[in-house]
Parts: sequence; structure tokens; C-alpha cells
Amino acid sequence: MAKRKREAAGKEKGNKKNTREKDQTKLSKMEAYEELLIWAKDKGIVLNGVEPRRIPGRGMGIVATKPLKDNETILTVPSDTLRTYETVPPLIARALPKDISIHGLLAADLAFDPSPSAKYRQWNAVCPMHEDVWDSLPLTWDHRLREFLPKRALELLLKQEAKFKKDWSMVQQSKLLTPTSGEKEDESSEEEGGQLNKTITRDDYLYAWLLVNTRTFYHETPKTKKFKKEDRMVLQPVADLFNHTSYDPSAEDKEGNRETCSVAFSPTAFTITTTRPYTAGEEVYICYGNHSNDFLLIEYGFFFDENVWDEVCIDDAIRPLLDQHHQPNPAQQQQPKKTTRRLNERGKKDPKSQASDQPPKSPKHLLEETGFLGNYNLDPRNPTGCYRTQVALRAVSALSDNPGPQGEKKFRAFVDYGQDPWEESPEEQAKLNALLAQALKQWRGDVIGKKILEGLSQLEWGREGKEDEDVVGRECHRDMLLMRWRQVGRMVDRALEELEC
Ligand SMILES: C[S@@+](CC[C@H](N)C(=O)[O-])C[C@H]1O[C@@H](n2cnc3c(N)ncnc32)[C@H](O)[C@@H]1O
Repeated sequence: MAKRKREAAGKEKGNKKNTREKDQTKLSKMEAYEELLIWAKDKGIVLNGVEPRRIPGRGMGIVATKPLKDNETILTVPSDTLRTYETVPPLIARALPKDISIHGLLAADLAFDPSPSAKYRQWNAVCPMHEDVWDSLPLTWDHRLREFLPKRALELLLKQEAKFKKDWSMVQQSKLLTPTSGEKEDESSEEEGGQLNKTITRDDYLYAWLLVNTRTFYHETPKTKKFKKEDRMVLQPVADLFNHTSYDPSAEDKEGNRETCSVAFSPTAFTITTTRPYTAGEEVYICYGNHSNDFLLIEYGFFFDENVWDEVCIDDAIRPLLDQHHQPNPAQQQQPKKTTRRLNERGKKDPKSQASDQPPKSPKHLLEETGFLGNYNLDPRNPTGCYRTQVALRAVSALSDNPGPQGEKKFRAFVDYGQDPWEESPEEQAKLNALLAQALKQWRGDVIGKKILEGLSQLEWGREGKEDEDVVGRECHRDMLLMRWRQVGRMVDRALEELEC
């Protein structure tokens, strides 16, 4: 206990020091933003009635400095200030394989910038710091926290990691790094008027890669159309200071709900335009897309308390239901042998009896056959499960009542012909609801409660007697995971309320 108090006191001291450092950083950041505005004006970037400000919990954001009307263009970024695959210095671009992703190329541009003191200094200076990125983006977190990510978030993270690894391996093998690739070295090379920084580590490149990940805009032009969609990306100064808000189509016509501005590229400029009036001091947002909280967490390092586009994958809740309901029926196991061995006159199997040769299909089998195995979600618009979930429940219900062709016929009436034999009977409907409620309760107890929430809280102090070495990840990472799972728990509770009422 005394040791913990000492640790806490040390932590507090450390926190004070960090706060002082953060205050200093804030101060220098504000100066950096003033410099950025001067730089932006010089480049022809026009801000109309808005300016960057520090927003608690969101880094920087854009705020109205005067009352704004609906349909006012508040930012214009000329095309020649965009940072694209074409503006990467040849020194960098030529050193990398031609098939490196545009993401990887832009990250190399940021990381190896051969002229940091000249072209983009003011812009680089306002980007989030290494520490901000490491606090928020799960790609940088301790790998042991991965088992605590929701399924969909983990899938996204693994994809992201694969992309990063591919890009980094191309950089490592390129001439950009010295032969001891990835190691810090005190070397630089001068070529084509620029100084190439050859001392880049994996973490430096990861930092640049994640800045590109969180700050680029989708940019479709006749030229970028030759790339994959995910590579049609461009960095743009000042526009990348707008924070995200989700757009709620269900409340579209309610007064004041048009929270997001409209954005548009033309051949000459990128513009951001209001879609409603603003009062001075209000933060002005754009919409990065209709993203779930798992997506926002992995791709942008934050998520909302309430998000109309949120959804949570419940495959792990539904899977036990599918497994549990396809145990062969003992009565069936004893009977069928006689019929399946019946031969016709020529000693071949009677074709009529062949159907009964087949063991009855399991719900999993039926769902696989019809393309409905997996990808089940709960979301605020469908609190009792998406259409795929409803299909899975019907497969389980149909086959548990009638394990043979009759059950399959009933299931296929729903999937293939859009009929719903369950809808006609309140008891049948209640059975479906009970199946889902059973699956969700079990998942909430065993997985969300025990494995995740208890598991995460145990991580906080580590194992008994090994407090120092066993703490996994940072407190802010564990807090984000706890917050996310509490949200998932609330979504499950909402579903149970609807199912059980
Ligand atoms: C394009 S940048 C926006 C500007 C950024 N806030 C900054 O300080 O430079 C995207 C990043 O901003 C933050 N962000 C954007 N929208 C947010 C929101 N609604 N709440 C919290 N953070 C947000 C996330 O860190 C995200 O990765």
C-alpha cells in the first residue's frame, strides 16, 4: 500500500510536470497557429469569419469569429496549396517503389521532408504532437490491449496494421534509409537542393503515417481516378483543422440540426460552406463520413457518446446460439440408417432416398449457403438487430422446430421469397425475441462483463506482487476501451428492454 502511495505521489509530481510542459506546448502552439494564418494568407487560402482555436478534448478546431449566415463560404484552399502525390519531392518519390500506396508516399513526404525549414514549416508546426497521436490511436497501443477491442475495431486495426507494415517495409528497403534500415543514425544526404533526413525510425514513420491517416481528404480527379479509392487522398492545410460531427438524417428538418458544412473540390480550389447560420464562438464542423464509433476509434482516435451511425458487431453473441442449436437430434440419430441404405434393383442407391442420406442442415450451414453467416450488428436504428441478425434467428428457430427439409423450406420462404411466417404468429415472434435476448444476456455476462470489463480493470494494477511490470497500455487507452464497452453494454440493455417488453 505504502508503495502504491509513493507511486501515486510520484505520478502526481510527474503529472504536474506534464501539465507545465503541456501549458508551454499550448502557448507555442497558439503562436504556431498565428504563424499558420499569416502563411495561409500568403498562399491565397481565405478564411471568412472563422479561425482555428484550441477546443478542450478535441485538439484544435475551427470556430466562428462572427455570426455566419447559411450558405457562406468560410474557407477556400487553392488547389496549388494541396499536398498531393505530385507534390512529393522527387528525391523522396524516386527513392520509393512505384507501387507504394499514396498513403505511404505522403507519409514519407512528411517524415523525410528534405526542407522542413522552408515550404511547410508553419503547417508541420500545428500538427498534433507525437504524444497526442500515441495517446489516442490504437495502432500505437500495447498489443496486449487488442483482445479488449470490439470485434469490428480489431478487424479494422489489423487491416490498418497490414497497410502500415507494407508501406514501412517499402521505405526500409528503399534508398531513403541507410543500410542499417530503421536504426537511428547521424547521417543525412544532400541532393537536388534538399537535405534528406536519413535518421527516421519506425516510430517516426508511424507518426507521419498516422497524421496522413487522420488528416487527408478524399480527392477524386481524372488523375487520381487511376488509383484505388483509398489512395485518392490529399492533404490540405487549414481545412485539416475542422473537427468531425456526425450527420443525423433522421433529424434533418429539425431547426438547427444541419451541423455539418458542405465541402467541394473544383479544379481550382477546395471550399467549405455553411449549411445553417452560426453565432460567433460556435465550433464549425464538417463530416468525415457516416462512421461508427469503432471506425472513429481506429481511424481517428476518438469516438462520440451518442452517434447515430454507431453499430456494434454481435457475431460473438450469435455464434453460441448457432452452435448450440445444431446438435443433431438424438431421435434422428437412431432412425435414418435403414432408409439411407435402401438400394434399388441394380444395387444402386434409390435416388428418392438420397435426400434422406444427407444429415439435416445446421443453421450455420443454411446461413453459409444463403450468404448470411456472420456480420450481425446492433445499432441505434435497429436496437433489436439488423436484418442479417433476424435471418440468423429464423435459421435457428426454423431448424430447431423442424430439423429437416420442412424447417429449411420455412427459412427459405423468408430469405428467398420475402415472406415472414414468423410474423403471422405472436408466439413465433416471441420465440425469436427470446432467442436473441438469451444470446445477448449471455454475451453481456460472460464476455462484456467478465472477460472485458473485469479483465480491463485487473490490468490497471497488474497482477498481485507484479504491479510495476504488468501494467498494460496507458491509463487513457484503458479508459477509452472501458468507455467503448460501457456504450456497447448500454446498446445491449436497450435491445433487451425492447425484446422483453
Ligand atoms: C483532421 S484532424 C482535425 C483537427 C484536430 N483536432 C487537430 O488538433 O489538428 C482529425 C483529428 O481531430 C480529432 N477530432 C476530430 N473531430 C473530433 C471530435 N468531434 N471530437 C474529438 N476529437 C476530434 C481527432 O483526433 C482526429 O484524429
